[in-house]
Parts: sequence; C-alpha cells; structure tokens
Amino acid sequence: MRLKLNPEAKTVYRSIQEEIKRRLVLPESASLLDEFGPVSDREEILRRQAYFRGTLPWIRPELKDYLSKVRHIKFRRDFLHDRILVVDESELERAEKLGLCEVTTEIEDTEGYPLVLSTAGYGIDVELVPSQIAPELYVMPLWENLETLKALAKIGELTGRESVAGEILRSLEGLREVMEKRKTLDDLEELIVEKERELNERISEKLERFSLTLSGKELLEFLSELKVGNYEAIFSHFGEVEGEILDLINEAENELSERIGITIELFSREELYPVSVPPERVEMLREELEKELKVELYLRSREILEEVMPLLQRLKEELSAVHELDFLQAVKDFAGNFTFPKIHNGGIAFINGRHLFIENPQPVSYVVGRKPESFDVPGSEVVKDEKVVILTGANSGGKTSLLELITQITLLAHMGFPVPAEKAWVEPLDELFFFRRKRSAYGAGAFETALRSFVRALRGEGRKLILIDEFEAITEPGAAVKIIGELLKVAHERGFHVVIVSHLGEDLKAELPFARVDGIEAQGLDENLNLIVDRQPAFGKLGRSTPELIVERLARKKRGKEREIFERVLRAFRER
Ligand SMILES: Nc1ncnc2c1ncn2[C@@H]1O[C@H](COP(=O)(O)OP(=O)(O)OP(=O)(O)O)[C@@H](O)[C@H]1O
Repeated sequence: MRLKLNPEAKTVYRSIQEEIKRRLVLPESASLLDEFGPVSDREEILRRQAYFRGTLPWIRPELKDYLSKVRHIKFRRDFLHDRILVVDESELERAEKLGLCEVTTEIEDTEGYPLVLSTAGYGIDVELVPSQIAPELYVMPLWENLETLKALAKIGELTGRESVAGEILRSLEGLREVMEKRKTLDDLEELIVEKERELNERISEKLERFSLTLSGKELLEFLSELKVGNYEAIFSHFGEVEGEILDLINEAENELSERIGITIELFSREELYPVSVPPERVEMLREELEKELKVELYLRSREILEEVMPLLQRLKEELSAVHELDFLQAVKDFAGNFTFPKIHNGGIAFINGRHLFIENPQPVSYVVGRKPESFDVPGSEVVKDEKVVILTGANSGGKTSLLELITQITLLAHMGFPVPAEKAWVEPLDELFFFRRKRSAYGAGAFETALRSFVRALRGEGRKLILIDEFEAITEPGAAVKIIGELLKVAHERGFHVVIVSHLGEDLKAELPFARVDGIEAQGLDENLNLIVDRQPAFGKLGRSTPELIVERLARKKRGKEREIFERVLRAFRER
C-alpha cells in the first residue's frame, strides 16, 4: 500500500527524489529509485531497511568513478557478408534460419568470399551454432567496451564480489595483435605515402653526395674513360649507387612488412628515383591484407569465445547490478550519516533532526503523539503524548522549516530510508498532508479553498498526519479561533496527528485542553533588530512574538517617561 500524499507533500517527496537522483552517475539507474516510493506497510518498510542495512556498508566512495565508466554492452545479431557457409542439403534450412551469413550446398558458390565455413568439410570446420559461425558478433562488442570491462573488474574489487570481467579481459588480450594490424590497414595509404617520402629523401641525399664526390679528380677520369669508350668502368661506378638505392628500398619494404604482417614488394624497381608505389599495387595489398585479417580475426574470435562464452550470463547480471550499485552509492552519499527510524506506535518523534535543504541547520528535536521512552530531550518532561500540537513563535523563527523537516523525516521513513536525525520513531501512516501558507492568497476565495482542503483531510478513516502552516493568515483572528478550534476537535476525536502553526496559541489552548502549545523562542534581538532564535521549540510553552521583543528592547533602551510607557505595554503582553 502506497502512502497517500497531498500535492504539497508530493512536492517535498519530489525534491527528496531529486536530491538522490542528482547523485546518480548513470541516468538509467533512476528507475530503481521509483521503486522506493513511500509505503504504509510496516513489513515493507522493515524489509527495505534491512536491505539498506545489508548493502550500504559495502558502498565505497571511489565506486562512483568506476560506475561512471560503465556502458551497456549491446550484442547484436547481424548478417555477415564476408563469409559463406557450405552445408549438406539436410542442414540447409536450419543453417539459413540462423540468418548469420550466406548459405550454400555448392562449393562453386564460395568464390570470392574471404571466409569459407563448412559443416561438410569444404572450408573451416564449424558446427551449426552462432558462436562458431559468427564469433565476432560476441567478441567485438566486448573488445569495443574494454573500458567498461576494466571498470567492472575494479567495481568487483571494491565491493568484494569478484567480477568475471577480469577473466574476459585476459582472454581478449589474444585479439590485440589482429586489432593492431587492422588499425594499420586503416592508415595504409598514409603509411605508404610517408614511407615513399622518407625513401625519396634518403635517395636524394645519397645522389647529392655522389654528385659531389664526382666533382673533382674523378670527373676528369670519368671523362677520359668516356673518351676511350670504357663504359664498364662508368657503369660500375653507377652500379654502386644503384645497389645502395636498392638496399634502401628493401629496407623500407621490410619495415612495412613487419608492421602489416605480410611480405610485400611495393616500390617499382624500374625507376629508382623518385621511387613511387603504383596505386593498383596499394589496392591489391589492401585486399590481400583485408582477407588475411578477416580469417585471422575469425579464428582468434572463435578461440576467445570458447573461453568467454560461459561467462557472458554472469557479465550481463553484473551489468544490471551496476544500476543497483549506482542507486546505492547515491543513497549512501545522500544519507550516509542518517539513521534508520524505529517503527513507532502512535505518532512521530526525532532527536536532533536536520532539515535537508538548509545549510548547516540547527538540529531540532520534536515529538507529536506518543513520546518514546528514550526521548530524553531537555524540557520534554511536560510532553503528554498529545496528538494535536499548536506551534507558535516569532516571525522567521523556523516554524515552516520544522513542518518541512517533519515531512522529510516522515517521507524518508516511509520510503524505508534512513532519516536525517540522531534518533527517530515513525508510525507507518496511511496519509500525509502538508498545507503550506499561501503567501499571495488573500480574501474569501483563498480562505474557502484552504478550508475545503483541511476538511477533506479530516474526512475518512486511517492513520493520518496533518501539518498546517498558519491558517488564520487568511481570515480574521476571532473567526479563525472558532474555525480552527472546531476542526482540531474533529481531528482529535478521530485520532489524527496534527501540527498547526498559529499565532493564536493562547486562545486555541483555552478551547482545546487536549492540545499542546509549543513555542519557538526568540532569545532576543541583536542591535540591528535581528532575531536571535533558538530553532528548538520549547515544549508546552508559548513563543514570544517579534513585536513583543521589539517593545522589550525599547523599554530597556529608553529613559524616563518613554521608558515608562514601553514598560506598561510590555506588562500588557506578560499579563495576557
Ligand atoms: N533549524 C534551523 N537551522 C538554521 N536555520 C533555520 C532553521 N530553521 C529555519 N531556519 C531559517 O530561518 C528562516 C526562517 O524560517 P521559516 O520560514 O521556517 O520561519 P517561520 O517561523 O515559518 O517564519 P514566518 O513566521 O515568516 O512564517 C529561514 O531562512 C530558514 O532557513
């Protein structure tokens, strides 16, 4: 059963959700939070508390960095055009149904396919299962998500639950060499152009040096040999250079071969300078390389998949568990130093509660309904398990904030979450109402609306907590006492718990003997007439109002006749 909330209580619930949501690192984890909506069922609350008690201690702050690196790994079925499967007539239908690649019974059809697989002994031997026909469909998504796998392995270490990712990563190492060659293939043209340029540079250097050595005495010899027609000597001179250039070309080709893993003759030997690679030769090389790599990638993938296949189910589970971990780290970050409330019987109480949205709030202790035995807050001796409480006090004393704090603690408790307090007791409710003061609403219309919502909260049965912020602001004080007084009597008769903020504490108290009046006490005013407030309400004690404090301050400050008048006004307050 869900805890019913009126619109303003719902708004508080949403702001709590937002606080937790903004701590998630993966947006998809948000759906988990929705499963923790407030419920009225005591068993369910206790079950959730047990769940958090069991899981939150495992959550470490470093987890967040690794969770943010996890991406969903998608394994997609695909039709692969680079392979053909040769099968026996009897298997044809089953093979085609797999829909992974072209299937045939004729060996002639395999022409032009880099990969020929067969269940009938005509190519690489396979069985009719996707993991043998298209192992790349499993292995490539893993390879493309190395970061995710590394993060999962680390998350496993951090949470003390060993991940299968480590083992998968070790198997995937077997793919590195092929993948590096593939990368070289992508950059093939660039690589060759670069080699060509480098080679031509070196040859041109050599030629330059050669022309220089020829410039002196040698040139004269050269000419004289030319005159007598001694061509052999001339050629041997040139031959030496030619040999050196060929050496350079071989060296460059060897380097390239090593990079791409096959032996090649790329550069033309006809024209030695400048050397160049004919484009058709680059194309041929590319095709040959591609074919080789396809086969290599297939074989490697198949080997790896054999090791990895039994781990994939666990991997999937770990990937979805990541969202749960993300949810838990957000809860821990939000509620790390909170406490689990005790399930209470009759009302709500907390010691040193801290408002969620006030920075460095003064902790406040409060009780509505049955006072727990260990509620040992100073001044609480006067508390008599009152279900209806009238909260009074100076302007800006923190009355609205206290109602908000009660709402926050109630909501979190019903979500099964820990609450921002040192100790807390919460009775599982059926309904929670929070009525804010409508600052801009005046006049009969606004009054009527407020009255109707209050009465709606009062009708019907169930365990209810009703929080009302200053109802009389929209009506005359005299009428307000009558209306509020009567409505609070109804609430009391029905056993509902109510906290109502009001400046009419004194008058209401006279009408309602069963109610408690608490006051947020201003301790005084500072020299700028700012209130010095103790946010902790005093139990069973009316809070002094701001005008009273101002009168008091003036009475203390002034002299003579003026002072006498101020003192008389002050006495009027005290005698009320
Ligand atoms: N426990 C607290 N610790 C620190 N600051 C607080 C606390 N409670 C309230 N305040 C601050 O005091 C200011 C006034 O609070 P709030 O509006 O709740 O007072 P109020 O009594 O409802 O005032 P009003 O009489 O105008 O309705 C706010 O700025 C709020 O942030």
